[in-house]
Amino acid sequence: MAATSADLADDGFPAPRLFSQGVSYTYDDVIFLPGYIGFPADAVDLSGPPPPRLSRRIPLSIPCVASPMDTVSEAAMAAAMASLGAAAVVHCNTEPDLQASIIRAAKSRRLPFVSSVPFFSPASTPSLSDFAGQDYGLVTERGDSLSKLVGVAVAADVSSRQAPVPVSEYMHPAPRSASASFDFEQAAAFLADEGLDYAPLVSDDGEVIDLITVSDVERIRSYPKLGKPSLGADGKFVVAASIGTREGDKRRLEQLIKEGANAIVVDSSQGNSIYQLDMIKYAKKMYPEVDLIGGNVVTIAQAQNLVAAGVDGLRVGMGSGSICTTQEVCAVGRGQATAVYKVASYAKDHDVPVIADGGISNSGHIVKALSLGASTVMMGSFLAGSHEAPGTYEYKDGRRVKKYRGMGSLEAMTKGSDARYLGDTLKLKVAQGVVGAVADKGSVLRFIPYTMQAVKQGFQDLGASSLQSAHDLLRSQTLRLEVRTGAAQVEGGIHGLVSYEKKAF
Ligand SMILES: NC(=O)C1=CN([C@@H]2O[C@H](COP(=O)(O)OP(=O)(O)OC[C@H]3O[C@@H](n4cnc5c(N)ncnc54)[C@H](O)[C@@H]3O)[C@@H](O)[C@H]2O)C=CC1
Ligand SMILES: O=c1[nH]c(=O)c2[nH+]cn([C@@H]3O[C@H](COP(=O)(O)O)[C@@H](O)[C@H]3O)c2[nH]1
Ligand SMILES: [K+]
Repeated sequence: MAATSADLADDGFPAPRLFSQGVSYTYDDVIFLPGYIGFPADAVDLSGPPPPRLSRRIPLSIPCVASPMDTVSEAAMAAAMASLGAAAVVHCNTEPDLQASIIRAAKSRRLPFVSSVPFFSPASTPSLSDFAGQDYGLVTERGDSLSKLVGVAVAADVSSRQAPVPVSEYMHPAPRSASASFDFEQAAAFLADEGLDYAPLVSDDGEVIDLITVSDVERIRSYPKLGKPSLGADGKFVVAASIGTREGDKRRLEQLIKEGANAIVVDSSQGNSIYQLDMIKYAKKMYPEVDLIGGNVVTIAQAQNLVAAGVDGLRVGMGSGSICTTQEVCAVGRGQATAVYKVASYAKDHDVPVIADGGISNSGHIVKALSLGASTVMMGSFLAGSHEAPGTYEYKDGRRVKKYRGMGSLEAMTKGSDARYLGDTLKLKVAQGVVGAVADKGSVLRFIPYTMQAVKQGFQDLGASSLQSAHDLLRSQTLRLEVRTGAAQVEGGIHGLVSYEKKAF
């Protein structure tokens, strides 16, 4: 006998019903009921059409964004994320000049990496430690990237020497340079065609920006094939940047925009403030061509004010981040599943894409964030253990880890060259975040494509062939959800085993 329509209507809750019960749900609290699979997982196209958007005018080909945190997003992360079709938001916990130079470094190339190759002048006598772990150094007339390249120093040549000798005496003559506008395949072909082990990358203006080596090529070839990169109208990588809401941030904003930042994130834990609204109005008036992302918000009322002020994107999440103590310290915030659903259900009517920020610790959380209405997810801890995150690996209890800290941690606040806290030395500082460490995850160029494959499998289970179709399932109330009890969450995880090895790919 066929199921009655009452039976079907009662089988799980549609989102509006689940999220209107006065309960704050996290991603782990909720679970989707499967839909109908009418296509293979590889037919799921996360790139659209329409594509996921960082903000109104910035399409991406994968729905991932690196958070504006000083242990997550600098040049290497920005270049890698853009080359994957995602994006990074360069943090502002540094002098504006340095933030601008990070953007310049990421936008100066079309390769998925930024190496920290050292520069030397011909008369300098670098020791091995001056190579900072790099195999090569670039020798230029003045010892900086803006003067003429004269040679390449090999670290192994230094280690075999007793006394310090000017680098000009043992450097190798500069080989033919590759153009900084080459993409990965072009640069790899250049090395192969010229029979070179390495080639400096030089911009049209003559700036020596990096060195590409055969081992870089081999490393990148060992990862999944790169997809469509995120490129702006200028043909350069899409790179976003964050600012604060102090008077001095207006100068920072000007500098970032001059540097070509494609979108600006106004970075506050509570975006519905007079300071942010004033900053948004100022920025929209001064730079109407640049997309402005406001936040953070978790309610419709907050979102409404930012949308009225003209934002092109909304960052959603308060207290859900892995390093966040805001809910504990300030008693405000919202469960992230509820926050994303509520804000996205409002923002969609204003064509404002939502970034689900914080609390992503697995691919299932990404499926949930996107299916609840977000256009992209923003991640901190998920990316902080990668090769591309700032900082070096250390060992903790035998595990290789990288430092990861909240931007509201005491350590990050006091590092901040920002007037935000230095100007407020008389005020009492209270942390809203912690300093921690995350495990080594290898390169984002490897684990993000695998994560996206897992997201595609989740979408297939729901019967969604794209982001748009997931949003359609949500809005037509075809998508059904339930709350998981504590026991259901235990059951849904790994349980009852004496030991196991968890290896996802
Ligand atoms: N998403 C989240 O749940 C949270 C994120 N964070 C992160 O920590 C960092 C710091 O966040 P916040 O503490 O919110 O920084 P913030 O700089 O926006 O705010 C710090 C304090 O300064 C005040 N303030 C801001 N602009 C002002 C102005 N022009 N004049 C006078 N007072 C002003 C604010 O009202 C607040 O009391 C950010 O990177 C943020 O993303 C921190 C806590 C929670
Ligand atoms: O309460 C907080 N105190 C902090 O110190 C802090 N620093 C970052 N953030 C926010 O957390 C997001 C990253 O979260 P995940 O590590 O879970 O991806 C980020 O994207 C931010 O929204 C903070 N929240
Ligand atoms: K938290």
